[in-house]
Amino acid sequence: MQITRRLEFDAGHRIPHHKSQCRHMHGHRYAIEITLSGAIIEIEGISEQGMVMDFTDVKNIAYTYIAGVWDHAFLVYTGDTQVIEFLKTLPEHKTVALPFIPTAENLAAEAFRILDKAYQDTYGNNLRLEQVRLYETPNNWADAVRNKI
Ligand SMILES: Nc1nc2c(c(=O)[nH]1)N=C([C@H](O)[C@H](O)COP(=O)(O)OP(=O)(O)OP(=O)(O)O)CN2
Ligand SMILES: [Zn+2]
Repeated sequence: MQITRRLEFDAGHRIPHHKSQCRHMHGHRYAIEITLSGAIIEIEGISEQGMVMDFTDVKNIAYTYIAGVWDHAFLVYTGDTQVIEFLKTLPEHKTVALPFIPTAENLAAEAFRILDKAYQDTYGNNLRLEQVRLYETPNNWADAVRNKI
């Protein structure tokens, strides 16, 4: 069985060497969809009976590790020194410096790496992260799929 939870967050970024307008600093309403697989929990009388994982718990983990960290941040490549230096001049600015260019593909892969460690198989139902889908816009998204990143 697979389940998917979607969260949304706002963040700024730029693609420093982009051939067109994405080299400018701009923002997106990102969405992240987390897909987990596992057996349906059959333990009688527990809150999670009948679920793969409680959607609320899926959300809370994704928020703690990704959506809350990236929300209202500027996501910047550590090699983008001009923007890094500029952001340092802004007091208490929420900046997330990343060792890769913040494309949808790289952000999806990074979210998968982080979340793969965060979701634990608490009930022995073989709970496992299968996919992270990262929407940069409603029309553009990247899928980080287990064993295909
Ligand atoms: N493979 C990728 N291509 C592009 C990425 C990316 O992450 N991966 N990112 C961008 C830009 O960040 C840009 O913000 C997206 O621009 P655009 O394609 O113009 O997206 P829109 O949805 O706004 O375009 P519409 O034509 O208005 O739908 C570029 N490429
Ligand atoms: Zn963009």
